[in-house]
Amino acid sequence: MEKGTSFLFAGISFDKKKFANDFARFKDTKQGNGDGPTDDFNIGKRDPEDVAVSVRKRKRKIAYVSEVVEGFNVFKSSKSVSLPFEEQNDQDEENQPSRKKKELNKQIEQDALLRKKHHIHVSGSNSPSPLQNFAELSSRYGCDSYLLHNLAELGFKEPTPIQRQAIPVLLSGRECFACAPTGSGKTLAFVCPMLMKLKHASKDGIRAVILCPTRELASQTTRECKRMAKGNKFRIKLMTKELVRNADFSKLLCDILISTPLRLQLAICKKKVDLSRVEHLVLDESDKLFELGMLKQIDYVVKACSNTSVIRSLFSATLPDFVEELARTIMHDAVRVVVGRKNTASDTINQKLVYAGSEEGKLLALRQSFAESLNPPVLIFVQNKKRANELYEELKFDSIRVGVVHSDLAQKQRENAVDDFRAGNTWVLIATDVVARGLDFKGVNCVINFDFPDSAAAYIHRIGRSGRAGRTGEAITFYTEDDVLVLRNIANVMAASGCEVPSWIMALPKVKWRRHRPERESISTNPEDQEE
Ligand SMILES: Nc1ncnc2c1ncn2[C@@H]1O[C@H](COP(=O)(O)OP(=O)(O)OP(=O)(O)O)[C@@H](O)[C@H]1O
Repeated sequence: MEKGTSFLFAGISFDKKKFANDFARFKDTKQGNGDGPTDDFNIGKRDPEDVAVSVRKRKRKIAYVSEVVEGFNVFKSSKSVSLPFEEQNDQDEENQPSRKKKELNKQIEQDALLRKKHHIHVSGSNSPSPLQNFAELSSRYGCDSYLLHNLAELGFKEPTPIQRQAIPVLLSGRECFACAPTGSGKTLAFVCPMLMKLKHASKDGIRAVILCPTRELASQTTRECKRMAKGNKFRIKLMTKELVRNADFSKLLCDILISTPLRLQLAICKKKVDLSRVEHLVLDESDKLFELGMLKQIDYVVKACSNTSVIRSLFSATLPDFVEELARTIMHDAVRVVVGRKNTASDTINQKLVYAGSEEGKLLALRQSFAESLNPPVLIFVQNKKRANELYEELKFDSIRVGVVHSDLAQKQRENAVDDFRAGNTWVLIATDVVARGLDFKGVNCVINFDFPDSAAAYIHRIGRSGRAGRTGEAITFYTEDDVLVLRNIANVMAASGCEVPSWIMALPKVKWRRHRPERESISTNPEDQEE
């Protein structure tokens, strides 16, 4: 046996070459950060007698606790499970096997009931119990009071379903793959355990990285992180262009770094950033990050986080199969958590399809609906930057306070457009998909898909800017003859979340949906403009 290796493997013949990755994770494991049973792995610091007892207990426990609610293990499973606090039991089950078994069965039953109540589905071995309430962060995991105080200050009384399950998974040192509806509190589900695991600010370098697909989302996540960390001295930094250009990262104090993939890749390439001590890596909006355009950058970052005990987690409201496949290649012993049905829209959004006939018809329908009842704030999505500018020019003169955001604008202009909308200075924001994901516009009453979305996932994320955190919202999608071919795909999403869909649409043939971006006539009610 190799020197310094955990004696959990004593007596086991272990092919280190074949299982090099798995082996490396045990070698320098840092899994116990002082909040529970994971401490058992820090055997160097403990009395050998205590450790031997605790290892005997752990081995027995692993044999008992096995709960795979959804019925299959998605990711590579290992027996090296760090069990949460409450699953440790000091009683000697050899003397009282039936009592022990009964208790375990009762716990499993309770967990299953709680999960059922909140539509939580888990797969992966030994998934920890879901949280009953935020107080359990303290009783089960020894959460610091500053965090509980911040939760209370933000008015968060109960954990949302994804928080109930993903927080214990991450706190127990397991990797996590999570899919939950838009606006259901996924940010807190990864920020809270990250802050708890990191415990204090340190000068050891970057210990956590959160990747987001857009700058706007990265900036919002930084804000959320800081709000949650208030009262602790964590250094939380957003990777900006200036930071990449000017910062001396060897001197920069930073515990948590939030970035888009490209910026972080550039910083790594310039040998400016050392990610070898990263303990937590979050890929937010993971399906977007795993699309072809960003995959290389993600790969680069994942490799740079070379610490063998890094805990990776993936979060999104949509979970296509290809992402699961890719995740399988990088994740280890992960627990998969799905809230509700996979790839459905939030059920607090009332969704409607409106036939607008033609491009001109869309503009007339929009003007008419604004004239009848404009209930701001309203977010309007269009297909591309050109169309965003065209629609902006049209609405600018309608006495509507309107803004526009797309990726051709300077960063400052993008920020201003979003901030103005958030602050109520503009009532209507015209946008491309650059703000379709993750952005938390609290009071958006209505999302209008002026142009049909290019995928079902895009639809779910776009309309998910309304109806957040349990509020109700409305989503209107215009379509023309150009969109009829893919209408059924959106109709399926609508039907799955309980919205009414005309039967003729549900009778349309199912088509495999490739990126739907038809050529569209310019947006204008002025015939001369259209002739140009
Ligand atoms: N436990 C809670 N109770 C009440 N509100 C909460 C709770 N957790 C988070 N929220 C609020 O819910 C809103 C949505 O949260 P968040 O932005 O994390 O959603 P999300 O699931 O990441 O959405 P998306 O898929 O669109 O990115 C935020 O305004 C957040 O402050």
